[in-house]
Amino acid sequence: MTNLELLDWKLLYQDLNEHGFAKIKNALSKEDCGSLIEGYHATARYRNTIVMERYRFGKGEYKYFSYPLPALIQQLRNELYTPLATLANAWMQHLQIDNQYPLDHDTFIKSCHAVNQLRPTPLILTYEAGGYNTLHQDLYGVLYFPFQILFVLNQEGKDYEGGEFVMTEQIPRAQSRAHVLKLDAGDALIFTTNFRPAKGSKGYYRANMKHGVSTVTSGRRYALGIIFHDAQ
Ligand SMILES: O=C(O)CCC(=O)C(=O)O
Ligand SMILES: [Fe+2]
Repeated sequence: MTNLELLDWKLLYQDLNEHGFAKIKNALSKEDCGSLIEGYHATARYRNTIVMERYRFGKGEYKYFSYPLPALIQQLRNELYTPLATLANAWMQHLQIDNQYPLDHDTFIKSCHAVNQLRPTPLILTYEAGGYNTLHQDLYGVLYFPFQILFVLNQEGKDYEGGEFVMTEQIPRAQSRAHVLKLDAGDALIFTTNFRPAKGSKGYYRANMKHGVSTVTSGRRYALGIIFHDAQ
């Protein structure tokens, strides 16, 4: 990440509280995006390749990085965790959920390992024309962190068309609301993995959120996902 320490967390917290997601412009440099894309075919980096159609997850392919993670990904996962854990703890309090996250990622990962969630979850995804990702959540076990981050690695309108990031928010006793997010190459989106606390007349309630990607209509789209918990 170019300027991690310069992030305006006050503003990011505000967006996350209000919407359940927050955009970071130019989170990754062009060079970092380029080398992540170039590394897509370096098979030794990855523990597993998923052809999405096989599981009816959509149409496209993704690969999970193995441990040890590439330095950049390890750094992003470590450094972005702490400010998000602070917000996660506030959310748990609002929702009266008896759960507090440790403020450093190493301790959190140790607690994942203690419940047999051992496998790293950062992943790189690609979709060609006709590809898409159905609405889902990335929980991977009983222990999950309530935020994750997506980095779009190439440019909509130039490298591909379509392929918008979509989030839905399920409002109790109502229809779902959709958010369509335009992200440029290098931009990141922090979003809730499961639900956000929404304010109702009797305090906070859980608004369940899912995410996915609309159909890529031409070209090829690449993205990097950072999930903070490990998988079973
Ligand atoms: O390709 C995308 O933008 C969606 C990735 C995704 O589902 C994730 O990062 O969890
Ligand atoms: Fe996902």
